[in-house]
Amino acid sequence: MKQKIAVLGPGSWGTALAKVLVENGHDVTIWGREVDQIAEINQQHTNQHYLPDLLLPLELKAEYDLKTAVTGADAILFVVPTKAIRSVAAQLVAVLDTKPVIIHASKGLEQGTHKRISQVLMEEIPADKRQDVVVLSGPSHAEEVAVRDITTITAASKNLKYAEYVQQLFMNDYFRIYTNDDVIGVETGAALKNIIALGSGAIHGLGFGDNAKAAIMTRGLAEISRLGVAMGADPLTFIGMSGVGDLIVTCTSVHSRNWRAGDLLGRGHNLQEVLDNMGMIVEGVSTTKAAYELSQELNVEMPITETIYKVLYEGADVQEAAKLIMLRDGRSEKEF
Ligand SMILES: NC(=O)c1ccc[n+]([C@@H]2O[C@H](COP(=O)([O-])OP(=O)(O)OC[C@H]3O[C@@H](n4cnc5c(N)ncnc54)[C@H](O)[C@@H]3O)[C@@H](O)[C@H]2O)c1
Ligand SMILES: O=P(O)(O)OC[C@H](O)CO
Repeated sequence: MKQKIAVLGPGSWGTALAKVLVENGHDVTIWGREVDQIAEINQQHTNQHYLPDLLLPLELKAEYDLKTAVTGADAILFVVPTKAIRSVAAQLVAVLDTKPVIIHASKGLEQGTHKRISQVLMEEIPADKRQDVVVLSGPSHAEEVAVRDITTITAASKNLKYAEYVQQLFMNDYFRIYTNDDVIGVETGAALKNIIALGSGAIHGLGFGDNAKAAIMTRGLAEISRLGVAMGADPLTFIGMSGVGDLIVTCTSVHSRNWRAGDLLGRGHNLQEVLDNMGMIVEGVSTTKAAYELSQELNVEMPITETIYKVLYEGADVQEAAKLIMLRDGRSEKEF
């Protein structure tokens, strides 16, 4: 059934997901705060900064007034960076006129509180103003989804009925959605893989080979699972789309902003230069801080995250850091 959907965040991923929804026959409005960008989407049917050379469907509407964008919405999809989730949710509550399903496709942990995004959304949007919150995550570069390349991801909610609703909204012959009821596992896998992608990029930038890349992904998955389980996740979720699936795609692709940022760090650029160069959100940088602090709080060993934290926030030399992590005491692979 045709649904009215508001997409909050006209960046790379919000635009690609909005395109999928329009192609599936839904009535879609994308909301953003930059007047010029909104005009470009409505008039040129492009979003050149975020998805260069892509012609967007003529039916996709863009709007900079939030109230107009969300009026009558059956579902509202958040795709702003993690740091903006709480403030955008608060703005939304003030203008909501329906009780929509809330979906988010962002990947990170809130700074300071270390909360997952669905927790922030549930805190900001009272239960009487929304249905359940559904998390959308998995191996999916916006650039590939935008050109209808085959992609599979997961929709997760506590009440599976809502994950199934989201599955129906997005499914088509190039975009396949699995459901899951492990919201914690899906959100922690999504957030933490970006840290490992920074490390994987750095290893490439430093000139190491495929053995090193396999090592960081495998041991990265071990520490993602350790922290995720300590936060309440089902360990099986980490071998699914939002776990190992997303880890592989982010650690091996030049499309990944996190991988590219790590690559530049490995080549000797400093963090500020790297972020200035990117012009888009690199979630792994702030997630590294939140995850490192959380690992200290929960007493979970995360040597890769700790190493990347030291490079990003304490000025550790990236080459030296790679050496030190290899010289840690030996341990069994079976220790969890
Ligand atoms: N790009 C991808 O392929 C991809 C895939 C899956 C998930 N994600 C996740 O989706 C989220 C968004 O990523 P993206 O790639 O679209 O980022 P982006 O940098 O391409 O775009 C972010 C958008 O959010 C807007 N924005 C930033 N701060 C805002 C604020 N305070 N209020 C309102 N709007 C604000 C920006 O103007 C921009 O339109 C991230 O959490 C990312 O990890 C991205
Ligand atoms: O470009 P990145 O590094 O934010 O990664 C994009 C997606 O999360 C991949 O699934």
